[in-house]
Amino acid sequence: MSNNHDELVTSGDPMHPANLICSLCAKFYEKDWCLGTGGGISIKDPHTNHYFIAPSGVQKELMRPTDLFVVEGTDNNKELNVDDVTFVRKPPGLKPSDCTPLFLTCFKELDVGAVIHTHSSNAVLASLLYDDFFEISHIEQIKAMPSDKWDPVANKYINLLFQDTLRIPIIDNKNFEYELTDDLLEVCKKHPHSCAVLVRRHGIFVWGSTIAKAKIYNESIDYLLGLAIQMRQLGLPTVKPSI
Ligand SMILES: CSCCC(=O)C(=O)COP(=O)(O)O
Ligand SMILES: [Zn+2]
Repeated sequence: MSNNHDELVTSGDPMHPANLICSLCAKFYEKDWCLGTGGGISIKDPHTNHYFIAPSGVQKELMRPTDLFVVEGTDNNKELNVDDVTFVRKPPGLKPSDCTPLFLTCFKELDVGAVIHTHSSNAVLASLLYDDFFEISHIEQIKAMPSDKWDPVANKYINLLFQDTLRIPIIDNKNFEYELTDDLLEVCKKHPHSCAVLVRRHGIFVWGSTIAKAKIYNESIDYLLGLAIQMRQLGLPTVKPSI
């Protein structure tokens, strides 16, 4: 391809999706969230309806913006299936992330702006300590997490309160990422207000209406997962029993 639309991923703005994916992956590597090519981030540019996707099997912390794939969205995004989408940019010699069908499922079903995938050890360990849902309540950091409660005055969904319970669905891992699509889709349909899913023995997918929100949720969840693992080691319940 002679014109690979480099202009789609070339910007001096650090907040441009192509730059953010690279800078955040480098930061996430430092937290052991995307070691050895694992994990990734996908961001939608709401102005252009372009979806930025990392290549597969590369060291995510060393990616350059020009390594990124770009998918063109459609009006209602109903064609956001991996076999139907149009890649408006395909870097030569690279293939899109194996997580592409999962990223596109989140964008299509939930109309989110960004999806973060990590192999955080807290996520993997917590997925082994709980069955269908990870649950935690009565921890201050829960207040950074979204709820399903609509505030008609503020015209937005409010965050969880201290005494609320954060619940994150858990699905079982499979040999190939694309095989997780149906289970992820079921989670999206059954729990449309969830902002994450744990994949047992694999990691976590976290999403938000913007990359800033997805990042806040991902950091908060990782902290809460780590805390929960320690609480369980101490024999403490992670959901405070009501008296
Ligand atoms: C050792 S990483 C295995 C694949 C995976 O789980 C992942 O998150 C990265 O996949 P990609 O195709 O984006 O490299
Ligand atoms: Zn993964």
